[in-house]
Amino acid sequence: MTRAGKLSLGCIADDYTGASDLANTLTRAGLRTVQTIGVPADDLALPEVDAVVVSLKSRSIEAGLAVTRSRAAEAWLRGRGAKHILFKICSTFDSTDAGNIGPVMDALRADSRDAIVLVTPAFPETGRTVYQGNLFVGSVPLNESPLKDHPLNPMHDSNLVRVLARQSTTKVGLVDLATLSRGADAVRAKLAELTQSGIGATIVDAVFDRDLETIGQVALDHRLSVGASGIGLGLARALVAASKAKPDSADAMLATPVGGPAACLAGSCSQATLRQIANAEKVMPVLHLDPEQVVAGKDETQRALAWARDRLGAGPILIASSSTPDQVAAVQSRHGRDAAGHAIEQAMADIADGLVQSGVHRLVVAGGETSGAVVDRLRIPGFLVGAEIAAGVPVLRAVGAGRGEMVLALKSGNFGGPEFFSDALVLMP
Ligand SMILES: Nc1ncnc2c1ncn2[C@@H]1O[C@H](COP(=O)(O)OP(=O)(O)O)[C@@H](O)[C@H]1O
Ligand SMILES: O=C(O)[C@@H](O)C(=O)COP(=O)(O)O
Repeated sequence: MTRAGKLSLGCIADDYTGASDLANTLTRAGLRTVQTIGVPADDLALPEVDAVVVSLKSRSIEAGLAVTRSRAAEAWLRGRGAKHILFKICSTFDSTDAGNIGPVMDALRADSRDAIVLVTPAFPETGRTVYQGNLFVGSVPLNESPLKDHPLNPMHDSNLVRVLARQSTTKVGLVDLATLSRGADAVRAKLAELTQSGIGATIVDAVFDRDLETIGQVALDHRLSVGASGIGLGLARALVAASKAKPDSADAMLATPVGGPAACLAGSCSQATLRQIANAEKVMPVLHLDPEQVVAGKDETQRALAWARDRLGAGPILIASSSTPDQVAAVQSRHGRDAAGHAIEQAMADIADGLVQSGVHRLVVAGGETSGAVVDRLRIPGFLVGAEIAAGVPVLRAVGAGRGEMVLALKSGNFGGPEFFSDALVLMP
């Protein structure tokens, strides 16, 4: 599968948008990368690659199930020769006190027999930095950012040493920026000190890409690391520098137009997505689903598909369930958080299925869980990474799908500029 027949890097991502974000970062850093949906079937034809990102939908499921699925992905990646595995989590550390970052990290650490695991969600390109163990989103601490209102995992503590300690069975330490700025050997010495005091995982500060390069170098001494695309960048640069992988560029086939009608679906309720939807209203027809009707199992899906079919011939359309935090809270208080989220995700998957049956082969999806539901329903086994639409969001070309050529963009709720939907469609001819 790879030049030497072995993977340089194996990755397990806890959601699909996060996986495509990481696959994008690895590709831009020079690693030939493929994103698979779940653990690949034996007969899935994959091109020669340096890195595989196995996408799971394990961020918001029961912790024990997240562990089982992550370990299955780990076994597959190790079986393909991956010496190092990155467990890709969200750059905003999306989780609850029940998990799933801690439990999955603990299980993978036990399998890898690493004494200590480096953990950092820093991704400076998208404004995620970590200082003294505190995660900042842009200029504000995590608990003051829009993530405090996330529908599934509201984040109320920006101190990641505390957050991870509540989820993990091991003690959690900190490698601070001052240590990091003294270079890889200073970090190694600090890790030895932490290990001596019985600490099995450590948050690592990072503010600039150069910090991530240092982290990447040191992480390669170990078999496991945990973090977002930033640590992926550090690992990829360290691998390329060590010549375990040669810089490579995207395949020309990725630029071949697919054509036909295009559609966008939004299930993210993030501030960024709400703004992007408002801007899309100026350039394409937008249908706002009624979440109450969706959860009540009414004919909202059929209404949406009929609306879309009347318009697809004239240009792109957008269908959104997204609402403001107050409206989300109202729906959740009536139906429960998980039931509401699940019903809306399934409605989005039904709509995606109907759209593809109506000839849509260019599809933009906003929201991690939403993207997971859609991609599962479309039974797409994997993606190659194409052009970058915005930081963390590439154009994806479906591989091995039974429904013909298809391009998608899976946008993390928080990512993308104000005109994201039109920006994406320009790059998805
Ligand atoms: N109007 C709404 N009310 C309540 N929940 C909603 C609404 N619209 C979407 N959701 C749910 O909110 C969650 C959004 O999560 P996700 O798709 O991962 O977005 P993000 O990338 O912003 O985290 C999903 O479970 C989705 O079904
Ligand atoms: O690391 C990130 O921020 C993203 O890659 C990511 O995981 C986003 O998750 P969603 O916001 O649920 O799409």
